[in-house]
Amino acid sequence: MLPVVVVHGGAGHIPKERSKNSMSGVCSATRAGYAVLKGGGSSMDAVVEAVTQLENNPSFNAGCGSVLTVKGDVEMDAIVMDGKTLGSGAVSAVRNIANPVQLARLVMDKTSHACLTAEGASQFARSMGVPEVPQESLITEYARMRWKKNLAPGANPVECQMGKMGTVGAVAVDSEGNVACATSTGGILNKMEGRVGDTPCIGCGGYADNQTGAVSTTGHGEAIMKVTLARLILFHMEQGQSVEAASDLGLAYMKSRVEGLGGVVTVDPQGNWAARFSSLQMAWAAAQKDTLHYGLYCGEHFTQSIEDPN
Ligand SMILES: COC(=O)C[C@H](N)C(=O)O
Repeated sequence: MLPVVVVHGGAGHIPKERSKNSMSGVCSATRAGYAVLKGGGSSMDAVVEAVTQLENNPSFNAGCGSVLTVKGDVEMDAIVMDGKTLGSGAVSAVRNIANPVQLARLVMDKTSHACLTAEGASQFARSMGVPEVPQESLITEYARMRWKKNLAPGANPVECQMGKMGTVGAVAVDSEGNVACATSTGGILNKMEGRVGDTPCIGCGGYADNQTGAVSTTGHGEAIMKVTLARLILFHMEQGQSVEAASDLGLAYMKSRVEGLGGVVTVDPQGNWAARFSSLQMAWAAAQKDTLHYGLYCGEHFTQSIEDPN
């Protein structure tokens, strides 16, 4: 059953013309994460590699391709967590870096803190030699178009909150049975400056514990925070639920209790995994036993050999 990696490219509604890129993006990030695991890398190395690839891919709302704040800027959130030690690192509202997930890992590895925010996170990045990138290099035409559209009077607030978003995340179990998670996002469209979502909050955007499993979440951040979705799912697993049932229970609770939609990828230390969502779509992929699994709509589950790039 081991190793395994499961990746998501955000819960929401993915327009038809963008769905192909989203699917190929999550599939290649999954392959990259799986290659790390097969090469003897840790689950932490694998999730950071997969999420880095998706941050670099302009089709997703993370790194390059992030949605814009109401002022037209990019402010990003990310988290990593290591199930062996319960060590975690996060950054929130960070600007001008290409790979927030790598900075989150540096927070975990090089500081005694769990989360650094805004200018403090940037200062830390500088001190670690992380290159600063111009904001323009993180902004796509598509992100700017949607920003403008959503500033217009009468813009659909649903699209604003839970629309075509593509937060990214991954969970993995390595051959030693260690679990890890990573999640990265530009947040929600036209958010207030300084808004911090669920992603960098431990137990919300992700959680990993070798005694239970690991979860990475996506969806409406304010709803996810109200129910601490990642930790809620692991609680259900502690109560004996399977990865799939626990994921569905957490998502159903968030929907009924706070009308929140979202999606998750979940693993347990034995290598059981699930990709579940209450939104219309979520691009996801998983790799296990040299097989690639993937899907986009509810109930979809395609498989192919991991070797086959098509
Ligand atoms: C699909 O959208 C997201 O996942 C956004 C992210 N959870 C946030 O609220 O910051």
